[in-house]
Amino acid sequence: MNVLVVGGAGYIGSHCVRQLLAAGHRPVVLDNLVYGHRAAVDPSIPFHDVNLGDAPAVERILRAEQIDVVMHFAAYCYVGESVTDPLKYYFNNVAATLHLLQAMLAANVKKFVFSSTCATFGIPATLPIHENLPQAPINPYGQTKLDVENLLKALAGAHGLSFAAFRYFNAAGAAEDGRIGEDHDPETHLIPLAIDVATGKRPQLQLFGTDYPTPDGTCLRDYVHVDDLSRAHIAVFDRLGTPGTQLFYNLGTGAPTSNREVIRAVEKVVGRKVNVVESPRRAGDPPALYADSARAQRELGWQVKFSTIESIVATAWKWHASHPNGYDDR
Ligand SMILES: O=c1ccn([C@@H]2O[C@H](COP(=O)(O)OP(=O)(O)O[C@H]3O[C@H](CO)[C@@H](O)[C@H](O)[C@H]3O)[C@@H](O)[C@H]2O)c(=O)[nH]1
Repeated sequence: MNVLVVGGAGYIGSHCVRQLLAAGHRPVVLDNLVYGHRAAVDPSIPFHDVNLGDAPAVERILRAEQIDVVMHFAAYCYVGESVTDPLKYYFNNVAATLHLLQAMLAANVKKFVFSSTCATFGIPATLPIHENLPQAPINPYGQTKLDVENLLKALAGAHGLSFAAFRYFNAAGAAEDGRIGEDHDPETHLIPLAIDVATGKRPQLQLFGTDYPTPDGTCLRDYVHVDDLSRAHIAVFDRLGTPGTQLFYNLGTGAPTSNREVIRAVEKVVGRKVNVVESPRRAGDPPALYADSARAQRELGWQVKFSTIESIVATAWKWHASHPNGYDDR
């Protein structure tokens, strides 16, 4: 398949590009490099540095590259920032997506794979989180993703768009060969920050909240390897053939891992202590989020290769050890 990977130079998108190649597809990247890194994409892959707001340009690319399916990874993803600057999130995560979908319909490309999030569920009534739980986001980030999910349903009915929306839990880790990895600016995620503290690049890790109603008092999350996520995106192609198909999948390993367990895994993998400062809760953090991914397993044959936090952290460490300054180290 010819696959347009929007946001293909970003963290998850760049890993998906490599998985597409490995599976025999032809990825084409569209990325305006606001968050993406040009070095995350092999120079042999067609690359279009274009803004989604330029729908005519996107339409031209869809036609010229004879695209069969579009994967859309390009979005802002900081929960806290979405609370303080909602317009930024609605412009990028919703408005830009409208332009992309408009260009797709104009070019008669009607297969779409969308990066959604467990943040669309808000604080879940029950755990683990399966697809049929009510979606009630508690921040603008989650709301923008849910708004797009709802738009996709309308487009499936109105125009026969076939789509899959994947609700990621905590994407983590890096390519097994250590060539590409996670490089956010600013970095706010637990695993890369803990690695930076272990190596001495940062002085301390603030552990947000130790009084949660969880076994060790810290938040529980579901860390899923970025390559495992990517494989689900490719496995779904076979199910997008019928016009108007609507698919939703929660993607996680299903294993709740506490923040303290993550820190211990980093200490074990890196072989150094992480200097932890116990701190107040971070606003907007639900106590526990972990997935029921039975639907993806059943329908897509999706099995995670990385089922333990140590195995995921080990891949992240391989990337960080060889790229202490991220893509600036090239
Ligand atoms: O310096 C830090 C950073 C994080 N944490 C904690 O570590 C856990 C995981 O935090 P983080 O790595 O920031 O991930 P989440 O907040 O769980 O966010 C994930 O899930 C969100 C949806 O809920 C997505 O939007 C994010 O992109 C995705 O990383 C949380 O309990 C944080 O409070 C700390 O204690 N100290």
